[in-house]
Amino acid sequence: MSSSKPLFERVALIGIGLIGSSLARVIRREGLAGEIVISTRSSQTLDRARALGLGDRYTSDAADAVRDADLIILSIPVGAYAPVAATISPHLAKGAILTDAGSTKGSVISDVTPHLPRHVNFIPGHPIAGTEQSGPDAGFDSLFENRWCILTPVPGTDEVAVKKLARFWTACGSTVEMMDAAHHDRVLAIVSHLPHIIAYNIVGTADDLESVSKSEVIKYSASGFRDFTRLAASDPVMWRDVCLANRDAILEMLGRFSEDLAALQRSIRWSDGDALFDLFTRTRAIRRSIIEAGQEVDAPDFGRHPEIAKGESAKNEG
Ligand SMILES: NC(=O)C1=CN([C@@H]2O[C@H](COP(=O)(O)OP(=O)(O)OC[C@H]3O[C@@H](n4cnc5c(N)ncnc54)[C@H](O)[C@@H]3O)[C@@H](O)[C@H]2O)C=CC1
Ligand SMILES: O=C(O)C(=O)Cc1ccc(O)cc1
Repeated sequence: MSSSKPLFERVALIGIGLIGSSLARVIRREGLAGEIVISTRSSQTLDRARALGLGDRYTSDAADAVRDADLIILSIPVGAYAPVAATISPHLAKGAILTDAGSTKGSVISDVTPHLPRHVNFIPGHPIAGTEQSGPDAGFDSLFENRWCILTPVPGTDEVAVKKLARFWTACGSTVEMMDAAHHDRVLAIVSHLPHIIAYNIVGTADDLESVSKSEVIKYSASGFRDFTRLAASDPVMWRDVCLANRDAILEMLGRFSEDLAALQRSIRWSDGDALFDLFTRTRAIRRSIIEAGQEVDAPDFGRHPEIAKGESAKNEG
């Protein structure tokens, strides 16, 4: 914890699940805020946040939480942004930075902007860091370490505010990248949204099979299938909202995916071993470039909870 003046005087965290509680923990550890105010819709979650000592003040009234805050971070499902923005907007302080952690960015901009007064700096953000867990107990202070955080400010946003928010994410351990919201949504559709949708689908298909029993699926699941079940265990509300909010980009990528799957299916039907070999060689190279770029690819993927990762590596070791 640094002894210098905190970057922000009062940070209001709206939503205190995996992302909000990880932010609370790293903000506290790094001394990034004079005061942490926590607000969430459910009183049970708020009680849990209090019991965990995540903040300095707790309220179920989001309007009350944002009053006099110089940084407000929304860490709630993207489908909930519009009503929350309408509730907090009249109470936002002049010059405050309003940001978020949502997995989609175009929808967030269109849902929040109409409610905002001109004196607020709205800078959408997305930490590319998470796990399949949710709730305040699931968070941890190293979640954002060595991860990307994408900011998608709209043209004309105050540069000083953008730089201050970038410093905040850097202090949380992330590397900040700027991107246009529409581009963000297409990139994330293929690297994050589709993998989750495919995982939900394959696990659903396995669950629906009549010729293979549920207990066989559980008993014989190889590590590939297990990886899918981890993703398919992600929060249903969050992913329902992502699918609805990033509909166009997801449908575009699903279209491409289905075409390529049909081609793969044809290669198998016609026993075209060369086509299979060529595709599998090309995709193997992608994983190798991820490793060469210094990004983690094995567990703990996407900053899996340290305790879970520890348990899994112990299991893997024997
Ligand atoms: N889980 C992940 O791996 C990642 C999630 N995100 C994004 O971060 C945001 C938060 O996700 P998590 O922390 O994982 O979710 P979570 O489910 O762990 O926590 C969500 C929080 O939002 C509150 N909330 C739910 N509905 C609400 C509503 N209608 N109004 C007000 N508050 C409400 C809940 O009480 C809870 O405090 C989402 O937008 C998600 O897309 C971004 C990166 C990674
Ligand atoms: O748990 C995983 O593998 C993830 O993919 C985590 C994740 C989920 C949603 C995001 O917007 C960013 C990261």
